[in-house]
Amino acid sequence: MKVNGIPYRSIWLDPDGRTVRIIDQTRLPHDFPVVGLRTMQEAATAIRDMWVRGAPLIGATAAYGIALQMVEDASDGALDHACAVLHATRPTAINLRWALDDMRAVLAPLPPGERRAAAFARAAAICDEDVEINRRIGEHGVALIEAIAARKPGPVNILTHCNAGWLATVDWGTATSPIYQAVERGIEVHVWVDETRPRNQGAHLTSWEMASHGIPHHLIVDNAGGHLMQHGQVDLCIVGTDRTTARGDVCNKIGTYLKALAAHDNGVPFYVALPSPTIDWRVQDGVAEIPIEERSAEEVTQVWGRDAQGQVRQVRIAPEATPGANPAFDVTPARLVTGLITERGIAPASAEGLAAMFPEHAARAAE
Ligand SMILES: CSC[C@H]1O[C@H](OP(=O)(O)O)[C@H](O)[C@@H]1O
Repeated sequence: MKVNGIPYRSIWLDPDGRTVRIIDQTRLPHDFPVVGLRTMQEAATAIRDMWVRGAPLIGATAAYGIALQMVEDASDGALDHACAVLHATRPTAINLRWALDDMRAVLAPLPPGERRAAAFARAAAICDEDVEINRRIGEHGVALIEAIAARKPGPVNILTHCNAGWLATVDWGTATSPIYQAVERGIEVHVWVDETRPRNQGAHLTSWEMASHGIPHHLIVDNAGGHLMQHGQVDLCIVGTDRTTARGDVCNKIGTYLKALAAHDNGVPFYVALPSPTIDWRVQDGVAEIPIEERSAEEVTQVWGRDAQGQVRQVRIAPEATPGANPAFDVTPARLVTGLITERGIAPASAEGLAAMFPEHAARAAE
């Protein structure tokens, strides 16, 4: 997407052919720092410490992390070690495992001397594929917004949770792609942006995306969505996902499940933007089988912000003696999901719906 008229992706290879450029998202919205990753360990740190985040972008960064390893040591042992280190960074987004498996499948058969070039080529291809997948998700999702716009005056009010924007992917975003494409088509939209405690990806990132693209929006506390739905102020919910099971259970940022319950109770359509690499065909029951990342209590007991002097600081909001609990994701059962917006079209949130949309994947999973 464009930032101040300049086209950006959230990750790219520097012209030097060995430095991977990312935007350090922990500094948004106050700064827009582009930083360079030059080693596998730096890529692992960027994922673990959430300089980059979002399932597709985590996968893309891991792919480039493998490529950076191949610059330094392209041996079988180094490849295995890099996959293990990168896989251990964050447990929930399935794109991480998918990307590492993809890179290993390409590189393992090659002699070490050919692995560096092949790794950077495959990482770049993974990025290009993500951009095209998300563009198509937008094309399919915009029809939902158009249909609502056709039957009501004023803007289509869309609620989203966390950041499933272009910053969470290589470009376009998943949940935001239909929104961006609706705006490109001249459809009037307004976005309710859940702040998304505790790391406030909505406040820091989605608000920044909406503001930088001139899209009308309001930042709301996570607990306001149900009230807005009760009062007819939400026409549609679109969220992202970090892992969706073969039967359509959706793992996403903590709080998504509660939003889905409120939407179900108020008859508000609840859609999930789902790129196919985010489907885990190996699991059915999301609540029972998806590992939920437990992040530090400090993320709950403290918050980041910019003070009156312009200094970005972390301040404590709870007593020193108060411990925190910080599950970073939850699982929305398929029964609460109106539909899954994939790059091939909108699928029912069911095993049958996903198998019909992706028969080759379902068949491979059944083998
Ligand atoms: C398009 S994936 C976006 C997804 O990732 C976010 O999690 P995190 O910021 O912790 O990586 C959140 O669950 C978003 O919906």
